[in-house]
Amino acid sequence: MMLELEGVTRKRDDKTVLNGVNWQVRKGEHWVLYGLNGAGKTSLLDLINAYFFPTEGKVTVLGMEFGKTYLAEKLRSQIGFVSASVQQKLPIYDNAYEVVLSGAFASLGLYQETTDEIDRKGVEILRDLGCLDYANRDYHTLSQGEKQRVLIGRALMADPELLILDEPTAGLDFIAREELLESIATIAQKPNGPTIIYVTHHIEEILPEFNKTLLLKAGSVFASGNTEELIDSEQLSGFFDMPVNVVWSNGRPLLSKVRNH
Ligand SMILES: Nc1ncnc2c1ncn2[C@@H]1O[C@H](COP(=O)(O)OP(=O)(O)OP(=O)(O)O)[C@@H](O)[C@H]1O
Repeated sequence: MMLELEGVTRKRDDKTVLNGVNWQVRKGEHWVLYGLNGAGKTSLLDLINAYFFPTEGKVTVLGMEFGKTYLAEKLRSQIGFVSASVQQKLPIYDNAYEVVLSGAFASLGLYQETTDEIDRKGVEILRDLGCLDYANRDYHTLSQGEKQRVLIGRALMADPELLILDEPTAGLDFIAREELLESIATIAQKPNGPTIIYVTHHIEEILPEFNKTLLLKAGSVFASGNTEELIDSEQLSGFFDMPVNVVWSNGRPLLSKVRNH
């Protein structure tokens, strides 16, 4: 089991931001975590990354239970995490290659000597992700799409069992988004690759590789299960409290609001 949440509630001040969340993620599954603004996605990721304790319930990540064998540093070194907050914390003078290599040490910046093996692996990852052309460019000079690729490369350096991608397509144009999704699909298809949790606001980013979906609504699990059974017009109309239409095309769902006139 990659991840197990049992009756997880988190309160902040008087507000319940997560309420009785149950979620099991097994090896070989790839999940979409979908929710509207304020649904609690970030709060859920913070719990998984051991930045917070749950107010109630049990969180077990990669076999480590919160408060027991739970070593936050050790745990985080085994989770690949790509998010805007990671991006903001990178030292601006590192080039793309150095950003990728820093993932081998789970550090935000490259402060240690690398081995030949680490260097080779870094080049291989950059090549797989199509980043070789700009490997020597300063990270902060890259386009948003290039930056996201490099961050994914950084996350892959540590051979994580769990790869969490938090809105990786934010700020990307259609082509850059589709190219990035294609790279993510390739990672998802690798037999020994990481289990992916893909966090998004956009239904149309759900790839055929993301076989499981969790719909989070106002801190509670609205529904979770097999993506193709879950993502349909009826279920999502209930989720949004608004009539919507879902059409599947090329293995991907497209969402639109039903007009009542
Ligand atoms: N520091 C805080 N103190 C009090 N409430 C907070 C705090 N941080 C977040 N919240 C509240 O918790 C709820 C869940 O927020 P969270 O950021 O987890 O949602 P989200 O699904 O990630 O939203 P978004 O898609 O907009 O990033 C929101 O109602 C938010 O206002």
